[in-house]
Amino acid sequence: MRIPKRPVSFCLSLFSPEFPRPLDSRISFYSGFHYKTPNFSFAKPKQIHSTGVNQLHMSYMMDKGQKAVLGDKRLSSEPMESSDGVQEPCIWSSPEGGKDEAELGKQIFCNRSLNMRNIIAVGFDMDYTLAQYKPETFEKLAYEGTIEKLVSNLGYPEELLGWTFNWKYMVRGLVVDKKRGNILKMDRHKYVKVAYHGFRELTKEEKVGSYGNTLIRDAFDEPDYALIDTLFSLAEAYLFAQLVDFMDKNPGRVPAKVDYARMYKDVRSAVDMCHRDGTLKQMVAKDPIKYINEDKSIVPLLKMLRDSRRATFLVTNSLWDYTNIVMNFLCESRTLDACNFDWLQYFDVVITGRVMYDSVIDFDNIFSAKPGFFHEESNANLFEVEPESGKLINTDNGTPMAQVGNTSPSITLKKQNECCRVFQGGTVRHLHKLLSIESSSQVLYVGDHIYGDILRSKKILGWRTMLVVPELETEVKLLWELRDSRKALQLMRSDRDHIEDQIHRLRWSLDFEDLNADQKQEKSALVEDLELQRNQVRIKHQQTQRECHQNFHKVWGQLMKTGYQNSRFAHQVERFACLYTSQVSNLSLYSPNKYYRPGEDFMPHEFNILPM
Ligand SMILES: Nc1nc2c(ncn2[C@@H]2O[C@H](COP(=O)(O)O)[C@@H](O)[C@H]2O)c(=O)[nH]1
Ligand SMILES: [Mg+2]
Repeated sequence: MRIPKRPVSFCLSLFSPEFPRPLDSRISFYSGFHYKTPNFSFAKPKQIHSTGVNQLHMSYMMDKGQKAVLGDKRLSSEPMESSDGVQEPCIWSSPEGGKDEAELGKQIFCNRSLNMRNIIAVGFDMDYTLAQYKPETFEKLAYEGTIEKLVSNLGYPEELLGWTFNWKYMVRGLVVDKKRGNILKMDRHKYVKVAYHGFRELTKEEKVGSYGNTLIRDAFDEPDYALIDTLFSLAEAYLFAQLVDFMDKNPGRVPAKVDYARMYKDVRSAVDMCHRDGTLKQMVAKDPIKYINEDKSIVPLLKMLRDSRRATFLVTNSLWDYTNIVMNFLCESRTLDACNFDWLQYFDVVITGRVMYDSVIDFDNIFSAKPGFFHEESNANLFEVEPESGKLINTDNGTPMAQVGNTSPSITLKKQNECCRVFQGGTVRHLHKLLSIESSSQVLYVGDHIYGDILRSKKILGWRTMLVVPELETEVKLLWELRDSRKALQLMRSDRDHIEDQIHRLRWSLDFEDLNADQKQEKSALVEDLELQRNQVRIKHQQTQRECHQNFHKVWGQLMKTGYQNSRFAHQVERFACLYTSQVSNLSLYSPNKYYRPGEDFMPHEFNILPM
């Protein structure tokens, strides 16, 4: 249990021929770049202002009678918006000094101490980290593309084509029980607290029947379960729930021999194909603003890091052609026709996903660079990409050519002032060598995928990590607004526990003590009275807790809590992310030399002793 520092009272190329082909099969021994890059030398750091975020830690004084002033600038979680709705850059170390205080929803939260002075390279994931997709359009596209494939390729009925997608329904952190057709939310002990079969909520008995009584605790992992741990999975989870409902109500309408698990597999493979065959990427490439949020803070952030003498790198599972389009949009507001490579000036090294020709469903382990990229013992080859043509250097007639001394990287070090180099595949050893990184603890990597970006990089490698959780912005805002209800809930729980203790004592006395008839009658009456009180408090607590959760999400409640315990997702965030925040650009609200420190750890036995 950690309390914040201040007192808290609590593919193949995915493009069709109309797009430039990224990978040419010609051999190329190209060793330099023609495109013009602006001066690439490390600039002298700008003056760092001292009004940093040391002063920013919010104090959630819930029991000191301090009223929250939501109009108060410190508490506002509205993004800084310009008139056109685009978030404006806000740079801590800008000559203007940036904003004095990070708003609550934009703060960076710390699980594990991280002194930025020890970090010499900051890396970024691209999709859903630098590029925040708009789920209402992007995930809808994935949903519709998936249905189209289910109908045309896998024999599902045509009426699916008329279904609609509610992009707000599913949330991260849920678990799909593939065999039973259920979607689950569990707490950090993996107790299933919220469960739906399709869209029907399971009764308590059903929940206990399926998940409560097993002698061996279920791990709730693959292959029987699937984790909804990236925003990319929201559409498939929703479609799966719809199909479960559909199958229950229309037996015989789904293809023969298809059960829930098979249905999930079909959905997964159709989603996978949408990511590989251009269904999604071609549409994004044509009209990025429809699918990706513009973020004018990204370039200033990258500049700030580079000015502070950090190397910057990008490691994405997207292929080079798509990466170039997305990064052009994010950094230069350029679209397909006007794409160039100017954005590379903000990075020292870019590593994109590698092409796999096998069509295997478990995309995480097969086609991508990550998480395999983080395995030092992996011998995936690294190929340099020629940005203009997308051609791979070090290829033999298009066939990847094994590098000499496969087990140790044979690439040359990046020299200072040399422009950014683009690679495909490889492993973390290559990256370390390219950036002259001696210890993995000198790297901070920012990603959105707890499993693919954060868990592996931190656990296996020892990189320092920052998880981007866009949902956090609303979550902390609501936490603040609902602080009174949460305080009331705490009191109800403590009342309930107190009453129950009294009941137990009285019962013990009635059963084992030598009491006369009057005493027995008196104690029995007291027990009856207390039981009535306990039931009232219990019902009130349940109701209030449900209502409180529903403020966060009508179905699944608060992202980081299940009941009143940390959710499984929150538990993973706490264990694997050194830092977490709502948007990558929040980094620019803090000094690049900041020492992030977690709040003090608290054990339950300390709560009632230390004044808070
Ligand atoms: N083949 C599949 N690709 C997928 C799937 N879900 C996401 N993706 C792609 O992965 C990368 C993620 O990039 P990163 O920058 O976050 O590392 C992106 O290109 C997605 O399109 C999938 O199910 N199958
Ligand atoms: Mg990502």
